[in-house]
Amino acid sequence: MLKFDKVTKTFGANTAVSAASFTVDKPMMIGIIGRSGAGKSTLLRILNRLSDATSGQITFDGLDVTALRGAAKRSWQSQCAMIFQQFNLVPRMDVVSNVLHGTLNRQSTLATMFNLYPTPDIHKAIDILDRLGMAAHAPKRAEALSGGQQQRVAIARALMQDPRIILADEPIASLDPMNAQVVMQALRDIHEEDGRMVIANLHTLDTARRYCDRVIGMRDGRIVFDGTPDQLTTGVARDIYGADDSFSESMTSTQIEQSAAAVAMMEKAAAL
Ligand SMILES: Nc1ncnc2c1ncn2[C@@H]1O[C@H](COP(=O)(O)OP(=O)(O)OP(=O)(O)O)[C@@H](O)[C@H]1O
Repeated sequence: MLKFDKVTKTFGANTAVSAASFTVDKPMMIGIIGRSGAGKSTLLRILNRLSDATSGQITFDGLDVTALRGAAKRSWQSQCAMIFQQFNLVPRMDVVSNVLHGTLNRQSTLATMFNLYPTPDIHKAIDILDRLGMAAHAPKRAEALSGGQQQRVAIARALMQDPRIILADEPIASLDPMNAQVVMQALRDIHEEDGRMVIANLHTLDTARRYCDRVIGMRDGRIVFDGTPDQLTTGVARDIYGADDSFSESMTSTQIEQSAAAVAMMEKAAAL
């Protein structure tokens, strides 16, 4: 399905991604972990074609992603939607318009300027927001929402494109543990219910273990681990992070307490 074949990206003398190879045979949820500067963001950006590989090839269902140009490249970018740590919403615009922005590549400039979206698209946007527990916020300005709510709007905007793959670059790095859990569960649900592939760069090991089917560990641009959460032992994690014996998983972890109170708060937040 998805194949990375010796993908390399250099910036001058610096190799951000070094001969990365892996294959994904079916839609799954993949976490990419590694210390800051390991090459995680660059890997996602090359897949989405926000950045061009220096060498190597990426294919998806036989399509040579690395060779796409013009309209074919734009079409791929909507098949491969990306969400970011900072949400990248238009703060003063209402939630539903932000979500409808996900259809930008299908709208004329004039229609976009005047927020003239087809009624079926508006219904679709509301349905997607509803699925993410956000329909009641549709008329509010994006800037009035909490970080976790904004990230769910960003996910809704990505879903408007009906993507095959969702790429999430540190999607929970700016969120408190409770909101982090809501957002990760939303991504997991999207994978399980829609069969979409989700690839997320994650700072915390416990999040990767808890939500992902497969974990890829990067160090200095190279893939140094590729396996299941069970195979990700503390020793392996220590290698990925280049840490010594004093390494403790809590260094990369924001353990989310699954207390009844936290779950109740989460459900309340989703209902608001
Ligand atoms: N546009 C760029 N120009 C020059 N160097 C870059 C550029 N983007 C990334 N790099 C370098 O490539 C390397 C990998 O960066 P990247 O952002 O992919 O790492 P990362 O694992 O995502 O880190 P973080 O967790 O801090 O986001 C780093 O050394 C970084 O400085």
